[in-house]
Amino acid sequence: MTALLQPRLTGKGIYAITDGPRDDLFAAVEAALAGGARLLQYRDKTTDTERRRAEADEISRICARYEVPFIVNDDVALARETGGGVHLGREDVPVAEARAALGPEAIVGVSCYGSIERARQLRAEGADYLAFGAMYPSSTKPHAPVTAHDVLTQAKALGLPVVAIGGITVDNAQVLIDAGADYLALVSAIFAAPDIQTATRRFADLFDSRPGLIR
Ligand SMILES: Cc1ncc(COP(=O)(O)OP(=O)(O)O)c(N)n1
Ligand SMILES: Cc1ncsc1CCOP(=O)(O)O
Repeated sequence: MTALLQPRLTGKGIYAITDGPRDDLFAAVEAALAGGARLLQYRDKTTDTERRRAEADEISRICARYEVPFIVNDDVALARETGGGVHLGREDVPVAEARAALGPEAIVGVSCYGSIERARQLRAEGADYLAFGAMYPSSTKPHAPVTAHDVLTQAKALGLPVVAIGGITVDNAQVLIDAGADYLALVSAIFAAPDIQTATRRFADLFDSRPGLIR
C-alpha cells in the first residue's frame, strides 16, 4: 500500500473523474487539479491490471501534491494499494467490505442514482458522500437514467456531502448547486475540453460566484 496521507473530504467544488486511458492522462489530471478540482476519481473500466495500477499510483501522488483526495472507481483492492478512497455503485462490494479493507479514514463514496431510500441505507452503512445522477443525459454513460433535481434538495437533509453527476456543463450546472449539490462530478466537460485547466476553473468559479446566496 502506498503510504500517502489522504486529505479529508471538506468543502464544496469540482469532482474530476477520468474516463479511461489517454496518452496525456497525468497532464490532464494535473490540469484539472491546477484548475481547482477538489476531488479526483480514477475511473477506468478496462481490465489492464498493470496499467491501471501504475496509473492509479502516479495519480495518487499527483493528488497528494495538491492535497486533493484520490478516489478509485469500483476497485477496492486498487484503492488499498494506492492509498485512495473508493467509489461504489450497485454492482460493487458493500460499503462495510470497502471500509474493512480501507480503514476508518478512507473516503467511501456511493452512487444513489435517483433514490433517497438507497441514500439513507448507504449512509447507515457508513458512506462518506452520496452521489446522484445522471442529472442530464450523458454521452459518457448514455444509458444512465436521468434523475430529478429535487433529489439533491431532499438529500441535503441526510447530512452528508451531496454529489451531482451526469451531463453537467457550465450552462446547466448552477441549478444543481442551487438545488443542493456540494460537488459537481465531471468527466467530459473538463477532460474533453481543449484547455482542461481553464474548463475546470470555470466550473470551480460557480461555487464562489454568488456570495449573496445562502446555501
Ligand atoms: C461520483 C460518482 N458518481 C457516480 C458514479 C457512477 O458509479 P456507478 O454507478 O458504479 O457506475 P460506473 O462509474 O462504475 O460506470 C461515479 N463513478 N462517480
Ligand atoms: C459515471 C457516470 N454515472 C452517471 S453519469 C456518468 C458519466 C458522467 O460523465 P459526463 O460528465 O461526461 O456526463
